[in-house]
Amino acid sequence: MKLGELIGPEAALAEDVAGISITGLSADSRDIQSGYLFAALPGVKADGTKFIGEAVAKGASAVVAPQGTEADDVGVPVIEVPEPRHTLSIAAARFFGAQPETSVAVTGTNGKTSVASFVRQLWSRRGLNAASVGTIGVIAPKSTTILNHTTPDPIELHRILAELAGEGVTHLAIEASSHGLQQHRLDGLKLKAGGFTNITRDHLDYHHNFEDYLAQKLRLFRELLQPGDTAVVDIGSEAAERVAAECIARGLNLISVGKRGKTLRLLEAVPDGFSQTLKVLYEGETYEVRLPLVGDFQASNAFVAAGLVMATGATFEEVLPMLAELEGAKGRLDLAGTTDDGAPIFIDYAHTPDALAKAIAALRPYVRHRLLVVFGCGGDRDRGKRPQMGAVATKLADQVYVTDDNPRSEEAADIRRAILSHAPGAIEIGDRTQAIDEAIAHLQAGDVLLVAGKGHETGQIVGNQIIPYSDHDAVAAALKAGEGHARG
Ligand SMILES: CC(=O)N[C@H]1[C@@H](OP(=O)(O)OP(=O)(O)OC[C@H]2O[C@@H](n3ccc(=O)[nH]c3=O)[C@H](O)[C@@H]2O)O[C@H](CO)[C@@H](O)[C@@H]1O[C@H](C)C(=O)N[C@@H](C)C(=O)N[C@H](CCC(=O)O)C(=O)O
Ligand SMILES: Nc1ncnc2c1ncn2[C@@H]1O[C@H](COP(=O)(O)OP(=O)(O)OP(=O)(O)O)[C@@H](O)[C@H]1O
Repeated sequence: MKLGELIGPEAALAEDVAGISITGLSADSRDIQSGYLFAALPGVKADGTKFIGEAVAKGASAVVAPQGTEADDVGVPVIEVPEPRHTLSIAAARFFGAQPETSVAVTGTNGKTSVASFVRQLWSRRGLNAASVGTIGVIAPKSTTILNHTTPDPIELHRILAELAGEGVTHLAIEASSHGLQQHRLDGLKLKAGGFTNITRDHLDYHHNFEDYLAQKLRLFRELLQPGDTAVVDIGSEAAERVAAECIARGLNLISVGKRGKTLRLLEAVPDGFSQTLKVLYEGETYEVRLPLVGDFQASNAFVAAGLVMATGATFEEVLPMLAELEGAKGRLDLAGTTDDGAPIFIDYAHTPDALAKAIAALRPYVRHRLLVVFGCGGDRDRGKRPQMGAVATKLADQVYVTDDNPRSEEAADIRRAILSHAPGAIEIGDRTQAIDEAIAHLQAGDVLLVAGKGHETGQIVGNQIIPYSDHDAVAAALKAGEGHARG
């Protein structure tokens, strides 16, 4: 493909430069091959412009770099652009060509994975060829692929999208993480609608403050969606009201959902076994549906998903009965098994104070005796949430086990100490399998156990190593030893 077709007309190119043939793209000098376009990106750890020489030596035919880059005469054109990450995303979209015709993105601190999964399920039930992309990977009718990121880097993303389109996928639901939005990873994706679940404290190690974090999430509605597209907003907070107001001001169609939603209002959610019966107000009429999932927040997620499916052609009457068929995403308040005494064990990905509080609250209605929680906090990530999660857990649960959860380069004991400083009465067991064993061994009839933080993950990150580990396996092994029942 010619360079001009990839990055013009946004980047003004001389005719001879526009005519350069490009055989591939990379933002990593180590991956450059002959004829590639190298995107030199200023990063958190390194400055990509320092690798221009190396990229050219490896065969790059052209370089995209930030304005003001001082590159020596490297022998190939160095095209300066205001935002090279944006340019790279646009180039990746054009290079790989095809993408599903109908795509929607969902952002928010919690709920993205569940909403993306629900949207895919609802579309599939409508007979559409649908896929989802996010934390639990690429889930398509013919394959499931693990990803390293929630929102993939643009080159990987557009390679995936072209493959999906080639397999006949027409509908795509993708998670838009705040990192992904801030780094312009989705700038080349053609979106029809965007969803907003909620916003609470998270990732303050990366975003400077809450306003910055919110601003990054708002890029979806301020920049990626265009007037006439649809925004589906769960009106659950003052921040969400601001998002909704901005969407209207920008000329987006607004579907507002949730307990304060105007389009789909949740009037009541009554727990019923491991399901809940929802009362919904839509256009002045009240409807009922039995959602086969535990937790108030799953009702919110289901409504955001319903809104996104309505934004892409379904009627409310079509979507409502389909909510009764939804399956939870892996590791999202997942019933992993029960002990011989009938005490259920749930695995959940809650790794923020708010998500932990919500997961515990969601399980309270099922507790006749005590609620036990096993959790830890990640290393090299927001340190402020450690004492907060300790406080939340000890306030809301009856017995807390503090354990390890991806300590990365930090000393695991230091992380536990920070949690324990605000978790009076908590039991410290660093080894996660042992903590789960202990908690399960102490379960009595009427108890409920929540194992929080890792959800679907299949590894424990210690230093630079990923040690194979899964909460599902740990729970199954402990139940087997105690003759309880693992699910599935
Ligand atoms: C903090 C962060 O988001 N970093 C992302 C960022 O990397 P970076 O720009 O900081 O990389 P860097 O190491 O500073 O290098 C700068 C540039 O020099 C290049 N380089 C570097 C070395 C070299 O020899 N040659 C070379 O060309 C690098 O390829 C890079 O382009 O840009 C890269 C390319 O887009 C991303 O892959 C990378 O994601 C890292 C791996 C990451 O872990 N990100 C996480 C935090 C993330 O994005 N998480 C969110 C979800 C969060 C959540 O909701 O839980 C996600 O969407 O997954
Ligand atoms: N709407 C919601 N409100 C609050 N908490 C939620 C909501 N949905 C899910 N959660 C909680 O947050 C955890 C993460 O959920 P989910 O994976 O769907 O969110 P996410 O936005 O994809 O997060 P991540 O990008 O970190 O994977 C769940 O395990 C659950 O405890």
